Amino acid sequence: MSSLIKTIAFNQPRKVISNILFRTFTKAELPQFETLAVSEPKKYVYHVELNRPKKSNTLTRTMWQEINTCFSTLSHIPECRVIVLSGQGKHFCGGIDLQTLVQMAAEADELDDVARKARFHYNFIKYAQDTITSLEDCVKPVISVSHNACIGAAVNLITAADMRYCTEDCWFSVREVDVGLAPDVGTLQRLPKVVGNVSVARELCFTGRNFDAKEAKEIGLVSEVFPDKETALAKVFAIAENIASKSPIAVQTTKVNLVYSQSRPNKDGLEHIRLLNSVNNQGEDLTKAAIAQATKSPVPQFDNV
Ligand SMILES: CC/C=C\C=C\CC(=O)SCCNC(=O)CCNC(=O)[C@H](O)C(C)(C)COP(=O)(O)OP(=O)(O)OC[C@H]1O[C@@H](n2cnc3c(N)ncnc32)[C@H](O)[C@@H]1OP(=O)(O)O
Repeated sequence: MSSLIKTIAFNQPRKVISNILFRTFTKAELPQFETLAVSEPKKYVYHVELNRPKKSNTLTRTMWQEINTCFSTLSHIPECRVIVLSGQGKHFCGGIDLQTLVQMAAEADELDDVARKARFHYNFIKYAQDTITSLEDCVKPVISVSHNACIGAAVNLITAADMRYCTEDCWFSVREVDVGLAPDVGTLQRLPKVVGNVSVARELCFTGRNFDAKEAKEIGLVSEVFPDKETALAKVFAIAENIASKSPIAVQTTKVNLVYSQSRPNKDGLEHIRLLNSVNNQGEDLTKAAIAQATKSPVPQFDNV
């Protein structure tokens, strides 16, 4: 018997299993971030704010890394059930920090060999892609609230959120073409699916033109437009609180299956949820929630997961 199995079997099975096989994080383990502010405005609702307001919340290397760490960690904090993402200061986010972009190109240029330059670029793009995808990989629903500028990388970021809201003053631009780039961290893959109109999505990507909150609502990029950020956050926290009161097993499995199904045939998505629910349906949440529904009782309390 390997030493791991011996430890699990004979020492402190619960502790060892939870540390090695089912690692979750406590709230206290969420790191302090330099470019993000994280708070818990309501029970089970976490608020992640982009926090480089003097630089329009533009994404530096540190910020790319911290967003990834933040969403990956929140995914494993049981007390966190829903995440609201917004930006501090004048703008939601001005996209990638252009200095970082130029610096990355210069660093790659210092390498002599084309294959090694390519590997450098490949790795940075992958790193940035993984950051955006961390919102999708996070099993907790992520709701974005954007205000004023939402440009370039910021559009990539919000298209990876589960639900999007904005303020009346918000404007958007898939700006990449104007900085000489094809969008490479998710907009080309996600925006057409999010808005459900390939022609409109392609026009926005080819032209990089600004579009306002009204148009964002019309094309389905955002669910609702609120007069200002304060109102938007209050309404969105209420929506988040409602979601957070429901069975976290049901909500998180719903997210996992929606994400799984978005790029697969219905047959595969249906099989995936069949397998997940063949386990979940034996759990306590279904019984508790179903009895409450049938007896018109208040929403029951559910254990964290
Ligand atoms: C692997 C690659 C992955 C991702 C690639 C993504 C591509 C993109 O994101 S493309 C989009 C890049 N972003 C932009 O082109 C935006 C450029 N900025 C603006 O349009 C405006 O600055 C603004 C964001 C609309 C804000 O305008 P305003 O309110 O008038 O304030 P400013 O004085 O212009 O800016 C305030 C402050 O922010 C700095 N800043 C703004 N944007 C950027 C940026 N993208 N990179 C670096 N810094 C930026 C600006 O310099 C000001 O700072 P000061 O220190 O006061 O100069």
